Amino acid sequence: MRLADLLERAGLAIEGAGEVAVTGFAIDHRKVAPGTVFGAFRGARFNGEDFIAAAVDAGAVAVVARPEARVEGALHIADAEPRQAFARAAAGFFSPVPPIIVAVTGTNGKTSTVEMTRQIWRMGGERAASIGTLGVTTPDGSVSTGLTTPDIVTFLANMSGLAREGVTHVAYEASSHGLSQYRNEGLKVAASAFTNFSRDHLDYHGTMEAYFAAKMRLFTEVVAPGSPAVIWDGGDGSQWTARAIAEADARGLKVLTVGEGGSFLRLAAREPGQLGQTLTIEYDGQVRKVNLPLIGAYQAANALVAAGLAMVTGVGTGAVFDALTRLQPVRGRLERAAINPTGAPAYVDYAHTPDALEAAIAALRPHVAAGGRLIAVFGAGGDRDTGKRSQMGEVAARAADIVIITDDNPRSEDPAAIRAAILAGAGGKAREIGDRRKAIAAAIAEAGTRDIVLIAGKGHEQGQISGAGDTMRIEAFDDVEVARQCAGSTPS
Ligand SMILES: CC(=O)N[C@H]1[C@@H](OP(=O)(O)OP(=O)(O)OC[C@H]2O[C@@H](n3ccc(=O)[nH]c3=O)[C@H](O)[C@@H]2O)O[C@H](CO)[C@@H](O)[C@@H]1O[C@H](C)C(=O)N[C@@H](C)C(=O)N[C@H](CCC(=O)O)C(=O)O
Ligand SMILES: Nc1ncnc2c1ncn2[C@@H]1O[C@H](COP(=O)(O)OP(=O)(O)OP(=O)(O)O)[C@@H](O)[C@H]1O
Ligand SMILES: N[C@H](CCC[C@H](N)C(=O)O)C(=O)O
Ligand SMILES: [Mg+2]
Repeated sequence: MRLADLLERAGLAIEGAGEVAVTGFAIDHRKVAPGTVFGAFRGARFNGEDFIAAAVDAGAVAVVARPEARVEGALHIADAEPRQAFARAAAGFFSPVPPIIVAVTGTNGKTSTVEMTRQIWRMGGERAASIGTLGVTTPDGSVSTGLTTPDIVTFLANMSGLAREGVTHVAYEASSHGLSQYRNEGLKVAASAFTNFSRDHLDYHGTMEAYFAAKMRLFTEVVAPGSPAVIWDGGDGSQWTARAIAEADARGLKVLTVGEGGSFLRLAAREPGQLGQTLTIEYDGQVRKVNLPLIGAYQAANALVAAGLAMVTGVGTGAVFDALTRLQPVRGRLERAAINPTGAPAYVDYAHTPDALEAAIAALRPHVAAGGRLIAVFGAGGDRDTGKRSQMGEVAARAADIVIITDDNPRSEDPAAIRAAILAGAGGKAREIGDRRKAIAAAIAEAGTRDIVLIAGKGHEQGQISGAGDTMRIEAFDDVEVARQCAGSTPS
C-alpha cells in the first residue's frame, strides 16, 4: 500500500512519501519489519522515541512522532498527538472493517453491554462480534487479547480480520485507558453508549474530572456528529449522567436515554423473580413486559443499553424485545457457580469498584431468604487505585451481613497492606483470610440454607497475579472452579 495514499486519507500529507510502500504498522520496535510505519509514543514506562533508531535499523520507512523527536533515515510524520495521527494513518491500512461498529464506555457494565449487544444482533440474524475484557468473541468462539481495549494495531488488525471472516457487526469496549491512549480511533463508529460513572482507575487518571474527560473523548472525538448515543439514566439525578448527556448534545449526537429516567426506553418497573426479573418497558408510547432471564438491577440496566444499541443499528423492535428474553448470562457476572450441601448458592461477580460491589450485593439481596445472610468475599487489586479499597470495605460492611477480605491480584504490593486498607473501611465488621481459596472455602462452609455467598472481584479471570516485572507470577485460579470444588457441587 502507498504511504502517500494512507496519509492523504488521514489528512496527514507530508512531503517525500512519494512511492514509499507500506507493509505494516507497529508501536513496538521489536515488531518492526522492512516497510513498517513505526509509532513512537511516550508511555508510562518507556519513551517510544528512544527506540526510533532501532526501528529504522529494522526497516521502518516512516515514524509517527512528536515534531521535536529525532528521526533519521526514515520519513518523520510529525504530529503533536502522535498516537492519534498514527491511528488515523493505520486505519487506512487495516481496511475494510465491519460496516456496523458500536462503542461502549462507562465505569461498570461495558463488558456486559457489548456481550449482550452481540447476542441480540446474533439473535437478529447478524454475524456479530464483540471486543473487550473477555477478548474477541465471534460466532466461532473467544480469543483473549489481555487488555479490555487492545493496543491500536491489535485493535485495527482484529477489526479487519473480523470483516474478512464475514462479521458485519462489532461492539467494542472503550476503556478510559484506551480512550486516553487513542487505542481505538480512525474507524467509523455507528453508535456509542455510556453506562454509568463512578470511582475507578484514579491511580492512572489522578482525579475524577480527568477520568471523566477521558471517557468523554468517545463522544467528543471518536464518534461522528449526528450518530446515536445511548445513555443510561437511572433517574437518580446523577451529575455524571447529566454531564454525559450535555457533552453528547454539544457534539451534535442523537441522544437516546434509557432507564428509569430514560425517554427512549423507559424502565417503568422491575420485579425480581427467582432466576430472572420482569421488566416493564415503555417504548414509543407502548408498554411491554419482558422476562429477562438474568437477575439484578445492574443486568437490567446493561440489557437496556444493549437493546438501545441494537435498535439504532437496525434490529427490529420486536426482535430486540424477544432477544432480551433469551439473553445468556455473561461469564463471571453474577454467575451462579455452585450450591453448597445446605443448598446455599455461591455467585461469582466481577465487582472491583465500590459502586459495582454495591450493585452486586443489591442484585443478590432479594434472593436471600428471610432471616438469611449475604456473605461477601472479595479483595482489591494491587498497583491500582488505592483510594477505592476502604470504600469497598465500607460498602460491604454496610450492605452485606458477613464480610471476608481476601487477596485479588496483589501484583507488586504487600497483600496484607491491601487487606488492611479494605478492613479499615469495613470498620471492624470484616475478617481477613488472605489465601483466596481458603477464604472462598470458609464462606461456602459457613453458608446455611437461607444464605447466599458472593465472591467478587475476579469474575472470569483465570489467574491470581503476584509480583511484578521479572518476579511476576500468575497462579492458575478460577473463582467459579474453586467455588465448585469447595461446595462439592455445581448448580443445576
Ligand atoms: C498504563 C497503561 O495503560 N499501559 C499500557 C500502554 O503502555 P504505554 O503506552 O504507557 O507504553 P510503555 O510500556 O510505557 O511504552 C511506550 C511505548 O514504547 C514502546 N516500546 C516499549 C518498550 C520497547 O522495548 N520497545 C517499544 O517500542 C511501546 O510499545 C509503547 O508504544 O500501552 C501498552 C501497549 O498498548 C499496554 O500494554 C499497557 O498496558 C499495561 C500493561 C496495563 O496494565 N494496562 C491496564 C492498566 C489497562 O490498560 N487497562 C485498561 C482498563 C481496564 C478496564 O477497566 O477494563 C484496558 O483497556 O485494558
Ligand atoms: N450497569 C451497572 N451498574 C453498576 N454496576 C455494574 C453495572 N454493570 C456491571 N456492574 C458491576 O461491574 C462488574 C463488572 O461488569 P462489566 O465487566 O460488565 O463492566 P466493565 O465496565 O467492562 O468493567 P472493566 O472496566 O473492568 O472492564 C459487574 O460484575 C458488576 O458487579
Ligand atoms: N480492568 C481492571 C480489572 C480489575 C480486576 C481486579 N481483579 C484487579 O485485578 O484489580 C483493572 O485492570 O484495573
Ligand atoms: Mg470490561
